[in-house]
Amino acid sequence: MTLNAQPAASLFIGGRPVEGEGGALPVLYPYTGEEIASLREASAGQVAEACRVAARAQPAWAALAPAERGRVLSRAAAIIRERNEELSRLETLDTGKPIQETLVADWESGAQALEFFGGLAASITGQMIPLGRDWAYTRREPLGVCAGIGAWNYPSQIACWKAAPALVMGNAMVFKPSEETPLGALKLAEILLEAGLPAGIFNVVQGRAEVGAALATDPNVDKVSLTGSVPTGRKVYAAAAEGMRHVTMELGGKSPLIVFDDANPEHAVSAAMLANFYSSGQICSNGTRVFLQEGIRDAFLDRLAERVRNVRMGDPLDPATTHGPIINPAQAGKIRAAIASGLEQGARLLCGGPGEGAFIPPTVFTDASDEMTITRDEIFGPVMTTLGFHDEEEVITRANATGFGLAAGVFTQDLTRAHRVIAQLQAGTCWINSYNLTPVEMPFGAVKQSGLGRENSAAAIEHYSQLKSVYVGMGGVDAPY
Ligand SMILES: NC(=O)C1=CN([C@@H]2O[C@H](COP(=O)(O)OP(=O)(O)OC[C@H]3O[C@@H](n4cnc5c(N)ncnc54)[C@H](O)[C@@H]3O)[C@@H](O)[C@H]2O)C=CC1
Repeated sequence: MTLNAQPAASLFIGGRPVEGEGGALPVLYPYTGEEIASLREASAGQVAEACRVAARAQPAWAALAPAERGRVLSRAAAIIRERNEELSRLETLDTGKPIQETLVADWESGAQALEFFGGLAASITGQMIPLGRDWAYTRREPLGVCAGIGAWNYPSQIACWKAAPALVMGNAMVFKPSEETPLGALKLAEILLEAGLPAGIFNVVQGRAEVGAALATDPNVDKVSLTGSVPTGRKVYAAAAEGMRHVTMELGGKSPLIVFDDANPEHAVSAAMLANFYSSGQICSNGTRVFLQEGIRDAFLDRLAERVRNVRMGDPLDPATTHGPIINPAQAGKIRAAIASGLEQGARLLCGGPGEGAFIPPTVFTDASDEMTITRDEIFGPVMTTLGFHDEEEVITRANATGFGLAAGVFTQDLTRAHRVIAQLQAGTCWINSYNLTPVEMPFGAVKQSGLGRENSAAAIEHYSQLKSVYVGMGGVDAPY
């Protein structure tokens, strides 16, 4: 078995692979630390060139009938599904996530986005506004060149979630994947080209923060869509504002998952585990503050401790593995520091701990308080903080006592309570008796510091287009002079 994942070249500009002229960008397999590809960053000139190429190609793409653009996306979805196995393996090498996950959750989710927006293409219309003799209409027009900047946890899904609505609206895109996981976006560029996308409409540049910053401020860029942390979001939003660029910000979270006494305990435990340990906990919308009502608390924790023993930590390419390594040693170090701070501040470990090397086992804290760092800060690792509560009003106040506002979940059999509580939670994406499911049909996004704009569903179209209003005079023009 070879772990060589070297692409044809590091960048993809104007419909062809192009070697980067910037600094070295080694790609390491998180499981072993072995170098699986050796890339180069884009130089400043190459970032500008990619944006120029995109700007030149965009008008002809926008002039096509929407259904024609949609067909390209649908074809790309079909190609992804045909090659899912090979693409998922590459995703596992890039991210270290278990193959069991990447086979069902990564490229497949990307294919669903391409399929959904491809199908939506022909039904995106404007409005006709009757005004008596005269009338007006609106046209939904592309923005131009959209920059996409991705995080490392779902690299190919993020690339597809941004590309699909952008391209279907007739925009061009220059995408910069995370420097940790640069490989999937290059595959997407090849697949889109094979599906019939004109050269220059989807381009990939590689690099670290500096390359991202150059992209976000390039004069040819009209919109920036970022998936990343809140601190990066602040910088990119501010940089984009200077050029009055549109933005979508999908940022971090510290989301509450509230389990009431009457919840189905088995399902609540399943959801809490998925909401904290899937992808080794490296998911933005994770429900990392698990609020347990006093009556269910002990039973929930007992069952959780039992079921954590079923987690299979190990080789990501082994189909039986359910828990993979952390993306890199630096991130593992941050997670370990968070675990240490929890212990120092008086929380107790139900299970897990710092682990060894690239692996951090599923970790659950009890006896935590709202003030502890583990309860307040995003950890972005497999660390669940459980907190007790007594009544509904109290838990809503505590759940909302955070600057983040990405997601929230409620487990209860009481229908009226479920909807009453959800209505009061400050979060963009919520689940009742479920968690972390993000079907493309449902808008996904945040409130408060966790971001703005929406991905997925028809709502995403609004963030990749602008409205032109046209007043149509049907008679003469009356003037007082
Ligand atoms: N809301 C959402 O949909 C998601 C949010 N995230 C969040 O992402 C974070 C983890 O991902 P990371 O890759 O560590 O995030 P990060 O913020 O460090 O990096 C994200 C991307 O921004 C780029 N970047 C960094 N500084 C930049 C700058 N000044 N200008 C332009 N680009 C810049 C990076 O190179 C990378 O491609 C977590 O906070 C997580 O919650 C992750 C996945 C989904």
